[in-house]
Amino acid sequence: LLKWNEVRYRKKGLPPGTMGWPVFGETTEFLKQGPNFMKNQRARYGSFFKSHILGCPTIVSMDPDINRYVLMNEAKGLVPGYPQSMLDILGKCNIAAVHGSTHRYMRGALLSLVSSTMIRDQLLPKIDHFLRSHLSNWDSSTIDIQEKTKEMALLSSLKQIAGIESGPMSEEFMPEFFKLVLGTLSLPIDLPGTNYRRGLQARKNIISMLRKLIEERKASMETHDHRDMLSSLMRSDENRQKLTDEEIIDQIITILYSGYETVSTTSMMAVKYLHDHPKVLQQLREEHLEIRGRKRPEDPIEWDDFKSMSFTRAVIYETSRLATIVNGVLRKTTQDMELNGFVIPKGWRIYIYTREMNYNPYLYPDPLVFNPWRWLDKSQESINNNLMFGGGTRQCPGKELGVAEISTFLHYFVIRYRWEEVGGDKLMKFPRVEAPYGLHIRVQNLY
Ligand code: HEM
Repeated sequence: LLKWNEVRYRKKGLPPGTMGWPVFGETTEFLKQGPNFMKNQRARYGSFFKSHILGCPTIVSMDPDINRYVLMNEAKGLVPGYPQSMLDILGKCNIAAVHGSTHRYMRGALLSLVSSTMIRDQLLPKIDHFLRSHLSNWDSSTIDIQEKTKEMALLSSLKQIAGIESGPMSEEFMPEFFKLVLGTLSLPIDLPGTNYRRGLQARKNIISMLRKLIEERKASMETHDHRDMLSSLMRSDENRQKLTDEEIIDQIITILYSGYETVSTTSMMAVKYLHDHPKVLQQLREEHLEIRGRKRPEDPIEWDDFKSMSFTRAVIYETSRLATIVNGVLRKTTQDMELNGFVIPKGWRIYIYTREMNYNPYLYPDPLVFNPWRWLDKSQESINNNLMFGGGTRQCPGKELGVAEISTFLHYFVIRYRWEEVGGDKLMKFPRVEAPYGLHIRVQNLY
């Protein structure tokens, strides 16, 4: 079977590589060996090879020039290639599901919500207000920091989107959202009891909650001057086409989904690395105590404070690099096309696998060492090979917002608490960074 499968794919013009078993391909090896599978294939076939993983024939690219080309050339037929379950559950107006001019205007609407001015004037005050209370009362207790950072990412987004405070609405929303996330990561099998079916149901429930919210908002817009993402999405202005209710709902789900695991996992891993590197923690704490020293205890973190957190920013980038929060991004071809001298058939996935780049010793000397100081030279952030936030026409629009959230979290966490790990928790790095049974820490007030 293996041989037959190789022969089947032995078309002229395809890159080197192996295709594994019919139907299953090399998914088992990929999931079992993880990063080593990629390393081995790269050693045998170079930085551009074919495989069959996660249900699709796939070209894996670790070549910086090709990666840049693919990310910059969506118009030539290199569109997002995320799994069907993700597209079904996130909705057809979701940003990953739309291309061309629709993508441009959905992205434009989103960018105006998370611009620097918006972060400064509207979002940072909300993030600050939320985190102050979220991080209170952790003293003298053992907490699961994974759970806390997940709640934080979701609840802080709900507050920014529609001013929703922790309470009955968010409590109703949270379990549905968690089911939605699980559904997007499952096989698209629509049978009772599957995560996919649960995810679809959760989407329906979330839509009806958001619809209700939109109706209430429509009724109160005349009399109230709401200042949040929802009211900006509902307003039309001369530069921007008005979004339909359906587009607004999918846009909200996009914001919640994209900022959820990325922000929560980076925050959790920052806590982990800070615990393991006391010198880094000390310098980070000094940065935050200095900022607090300039303010009264009740003063919120403001834009200038955030901008002055250069070491914090370096810690966040280093955490993102070393933990590899995002392994790569997926595209698919909409037609047969030539790439790097090979012919890639229509419908194949292109996996821009960025993990290896994060550990490249030429880019990051001593790549396995947690060394935030390497990011203090700001030009490091913008080097072309750095794809931690993607690149090209779909580069992460929420990057600054994400960094602002994590920075504010770290501010209150390190000035209020010292902590130690309970120990014994398992931490997985692949295929996703997660602590399967939680990451437990004992927290104590610093003063
Ligand atoms: C540490 C935090 C974050 C990381 C590491 C991260 C990473 C990424 C990456 C790698 C991509 C590229 C995906 C691709 O090319 O297919 C991306 C896209 C995206 N991110 Fe983020 N992200 C973060 C935070 C956020 C936040 C807070 C938001 C909320 C607004 C957000 C919204 C988005 C959206 C909407 C896209 C798709 C853009 C498009 O298709 O045009 N991200 N992000």
